[in-house]
Amino acid sequence: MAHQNKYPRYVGNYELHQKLGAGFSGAIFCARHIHTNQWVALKLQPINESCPTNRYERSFYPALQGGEGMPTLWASGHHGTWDYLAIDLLGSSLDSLHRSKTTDVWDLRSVCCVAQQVIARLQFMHARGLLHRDIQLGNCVLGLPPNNTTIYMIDFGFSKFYIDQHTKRHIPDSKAPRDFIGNYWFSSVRVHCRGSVPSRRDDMEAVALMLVHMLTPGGLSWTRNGVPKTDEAHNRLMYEKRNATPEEICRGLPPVFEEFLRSCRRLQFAERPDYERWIEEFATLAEDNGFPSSPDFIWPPPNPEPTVRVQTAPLRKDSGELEGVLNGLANMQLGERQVLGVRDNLVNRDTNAAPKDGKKGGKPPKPSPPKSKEVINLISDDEGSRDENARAAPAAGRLTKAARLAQIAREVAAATDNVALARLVRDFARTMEENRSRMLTKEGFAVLDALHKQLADPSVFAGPIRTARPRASGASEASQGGDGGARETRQGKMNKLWRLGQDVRRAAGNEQLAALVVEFGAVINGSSGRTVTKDGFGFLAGLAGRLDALA
Ligand SMILES: Nc1ncnc2c1ncn2[C@@H]1O[C@H](COP(=O)(O)OP(=O)(O)OP(=O)(O)O)[C@@H](O)[C@H]1O
Repeated sequence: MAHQNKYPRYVGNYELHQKLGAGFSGAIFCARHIHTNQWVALKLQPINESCPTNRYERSFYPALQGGEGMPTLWASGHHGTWDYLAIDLLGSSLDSLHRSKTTDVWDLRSVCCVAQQVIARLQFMHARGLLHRDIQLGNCVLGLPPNNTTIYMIDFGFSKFYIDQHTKRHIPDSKAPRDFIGNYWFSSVRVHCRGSVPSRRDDMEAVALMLVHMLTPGGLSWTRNGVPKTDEAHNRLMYEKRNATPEEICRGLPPVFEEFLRSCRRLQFAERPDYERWIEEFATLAEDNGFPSSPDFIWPPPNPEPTVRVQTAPLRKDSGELEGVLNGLANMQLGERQVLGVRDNLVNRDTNAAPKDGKKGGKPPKPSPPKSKEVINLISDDEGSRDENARAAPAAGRLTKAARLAQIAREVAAATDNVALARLVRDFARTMEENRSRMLTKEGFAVLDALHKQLADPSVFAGPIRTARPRASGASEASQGGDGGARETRQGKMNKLWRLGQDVRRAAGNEQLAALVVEFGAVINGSSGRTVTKDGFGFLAGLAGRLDALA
C-alpha cells in the first residue's frame, strides 16, 4: 500500500503513538487527544482508498452507540489525505489470545462466555437493524480495565443495514450473483459457498463456526491450510466447508454446539434468531459443567480444569431406539471424566468407557474412585465454596440441575409405588421448569429411563386396571423420533406432545405409561434444542396425575 510508513504524527486533535494493528485497507494506532489526554484507537485510511471501510463504519457507528460491547466513536473526519475514526481504545482481540494460548484448544468456560457475549452483541446489532457480516476472532476484542471482562465487537467495515432505513422493511433475498463479503473461516456456507444474500442467520452461523473452531485442535478442517492464495485453493476450501456436516464439525463436543449450528442453518432468510435461548443454553452448559454461568470473560482462564465432570453424551441420530439409548445412559459409568468440551477428550471418552476389545487409546485415565452408577461426580455446595474461582457457587442447600436430576433418577429407581413415582415426576418437572434452560440433558433422560423401567416392570406395581390394546403408534415406532434426519418441527413437536398429554390422562396402566414415557423422550430427543416446552410440562403433569389415579 502506498501509504505504508507515511503516517502523520498528528491527525485531527490526536497524536499518534504505537501501531495497534493493520487491516485490509488501513492501520490502527493508539492515539492521545492533545487537549484532554484521552487515549483512543485511531483508525486511519487514505481518503482515496478503493474500499473505503472507514467511510462505511462512520455511517454505522451512530446506530451502535450506547450498546454494551460496542465501542464509542469519539471523533471522525478527514485530515489531509487521511480518513480517520477515533474509537474506544480496547485490549487484546480473541485472535491474539488464540495465537498466544499454550493449549491446543480453548477451555469450555471461556468458550461459553464468548458465546453468550457475542450472541448478545449480535442481538443488539440486529435489533438496531444492522448485520456485522465479518464475525471472526480478530473482530472480538476485550475491553481495557475495568471493562476487561467485556467482549467488544469491532470492524463494521463490512456491516450493512438489513432493515431498509426508509421503508423499515427487511432487505429482499436475491439469487443474483454477488461478490463474497466476509471471511473465509467463519462466513456461513450459504453466503460463502452459495452466494446467498447475508442476513441475521449468517451472522449467527459464523458465531457457531467460530466457537467450534475454538474447541477443535488445529481449528476447523478448512482453516488448516491458511488463507487460500489461489482460486483452486479457495475452491477446495469451499468444497470442504460445504460438505462438512454439523455432526462431523461438532463431533465430540457437548450437543449444544451441534444444535446451535443446525438451528442457525435452519433459519429462514428473514427469520429472527432466538438469541435469548442460545445465550441461556451456553450459560447452562457452563453451569452444568461446574462453572459460573456469568458471561464475564476472564483471561487467562482462572480454572481451566472443570470442577464437574459430567459427560454430555450426545444422543446421535443413528443411536437406534430411544429405549436402548435411555437404557445406555442410565448404565453409563460416571466416574472421573474429562468434560467433552474439547475434542481431545474424545480419546479419553473411549478410554474411560468399558473397552470392547481390551485396547485403549490416548492417555491412560487418571486413577479414579470406584465407579458405580450411583456415584455421580457432581459439584456440591461444599466444592463450590472451596473453589476460589467459583464466583457463582450454588446457594447453600441448592443442587445444580444435573445433580438434582441425577438424584431424582436414583429415587425413581428406588421407588416402590405409584404415589412415590407421581411425586418424583412432579419433582422432575419442577426441577426442569425452575432451571434457566429447559433442555433435556443426559441426566433428564436418565430420569425418563428409570421411570420407563419402573413402569414397564409388572412385578413392581399392581397390574393395570384393565388390559388395553397396545398403542398403534407404539414406543418403538416413536422412539425412532430422533433418527429421521430432519429434526422435529416446532409445530410437529407441539402436536405430538399435546396428543401424548391426552393419551397419558387416559392410560389404562403402568405399561402404557411406560410406552408413553418412551414416546415423550423420543419427541424431545427429536426436537430442536431438546427442550421441554409447555406441552411437555403438560404431559408430565398428566403423567403424575395418572400415576396417582392408578396407585
Ligand atoms: N479499538 C481498538 N482498540 C485496540 N485495538 C484495536 C481496536 N480496533 C482494532 N484494533 C486492533 O487492530 C486490528 C485490526 O482492526 P480492524 O479489524 O478494525 O481493522 P481493519 O482495517 O478493518 O482490519 P481487517 O482488514 O483485518 O478487517 C484488530 O484485530 C485489533 O487487534
